[in-house]
Amino acid sequence: MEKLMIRGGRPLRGTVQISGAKNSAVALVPAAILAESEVVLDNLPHLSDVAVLSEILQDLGATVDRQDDVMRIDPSRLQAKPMPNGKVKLLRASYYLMGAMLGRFGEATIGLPGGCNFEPRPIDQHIKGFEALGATVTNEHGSMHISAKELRGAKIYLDVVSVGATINIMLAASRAKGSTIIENAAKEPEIIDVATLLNAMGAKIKGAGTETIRIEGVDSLHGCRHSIIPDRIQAGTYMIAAAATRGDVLIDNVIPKHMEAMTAKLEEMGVIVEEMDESIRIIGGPKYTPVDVKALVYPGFATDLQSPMTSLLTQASGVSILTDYVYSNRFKHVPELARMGADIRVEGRSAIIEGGPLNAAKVRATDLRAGAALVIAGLTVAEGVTEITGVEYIDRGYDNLVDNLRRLGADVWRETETESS
Ligand SMILES: CC(=O)N[C@H]1[C@@H](OP(=O)(O)OP(=O)(O)OC[C@H]2O[C@@H](n3ccc(=O)[nH]c3=O)[C@H](O)[C@@H]2O)O[C@H](CO)[C@@H](O)[C@@H]1O
Ligand SMILES: C=C(OP(=O)(O)O)C(=O)O
Repeated sequence: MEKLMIRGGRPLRGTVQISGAKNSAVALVPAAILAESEVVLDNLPHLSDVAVLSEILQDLGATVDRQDDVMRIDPSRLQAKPMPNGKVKLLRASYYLMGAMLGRFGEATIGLPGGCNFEPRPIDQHIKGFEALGATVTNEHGSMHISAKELRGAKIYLDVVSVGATINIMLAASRAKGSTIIENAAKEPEIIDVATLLNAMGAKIKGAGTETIRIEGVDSLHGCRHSIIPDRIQAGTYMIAAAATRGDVLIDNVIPKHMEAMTAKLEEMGVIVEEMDESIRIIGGPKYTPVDVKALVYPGFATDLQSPMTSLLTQASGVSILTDYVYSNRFKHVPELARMGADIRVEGRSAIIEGGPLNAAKVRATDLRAGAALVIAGLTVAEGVTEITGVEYIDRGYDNLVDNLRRLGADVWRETETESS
């Protein structure tokens, strides 16, 4: 295991390139198995989640070849084998293999998904969707068996707006007989990205990105080439890091429209944000106004940026309130930030943050974005070295983080974690 070491206090300066989006990539790789010929994905991020999915696909009989940021997936020889807990448990998005295998073979046997466990993450809406399409779902010894003699289109109203359920239903419904309507669908850009890939494969999906998605099932899907959208969460994390270190950073390969909620909050705090066609420049200032942030479904402020934002709000002069309306208890970063001297109180689904300087400490990333929050906090600390363990969580979502930060002038490195550290 490795740990991240940060000697902070240096403003970040320069340009950072944002990779393809994790939350798209982890859906697009499973989606590729619905095709009967080769799917080529461009702008694929280098992330452990993507590597695990590619291994699972190979275990199932697909041929997968990766060169830099291009992945070629030939699923023509894929088999309907059970997917046991081991690899499936390493990430959340393995749940997309449920919808994709159901669409391709009419059945899936798969362990329960893992991923960041900041709080219980039910998948009842995914199951409700599969059942509405005519599948039977059983759960035995921690493994789900989902099967359908024939998938039939249905009208499905999601009780909660869920990214995962929306995508999973789209995957299965693409191969159902007749039409499916998903009401109260999630609108995240990654959903549009998945619909774009599926449509390029021959699916008939309309309305992705709105709350009503219509899917006309087709008999078969074919290979295609698709370029993954930029990672808005990674972009937002660098925007926050630039502001927190009072730096000047050009964040390149972003879709500024996807960053609107983030941009608005930074501007409200007094950060200068300049938007170009495919890049955003962040110029930090000496003093920041405290703000209230509400994490909501898209196009609201992303819950995945809530933890990193907490670290920035410790740099504001006064009290900020950050409320997460997506996950009520996503605050595992708070006790770790407290070790670094942060004054944060959690009340219900809100964190109340009193701005003030942080100090170096030994802290632990307990999930991906908690890890990002600790990195940002470490970058702001003027004296001493911050040590962050749990780097494997951070590697789930940040392509090339250490090199990117070093190129921006940060003093960051990885060390092997020993028993005593
Ligand atoms: C791989 C991926 O894309 N992960 C993202 C996805 O996760 P994920 O798709 O798991 O998150 P959802 O959008 O499904 O969850 C949103 C809310 O709905 C609840 N819920 C969800 C499904 C369900 O069947 N029942 C239910 O009650 C969840 O507990 C949560 O409170 O969206 C989250 C919310 O933007 C992000 O934090 C994750 O980074
Ligand atoms: C929670 C996240 O990921 P996952 O859903 O893959 O665990 C995240 O990206 O912040």
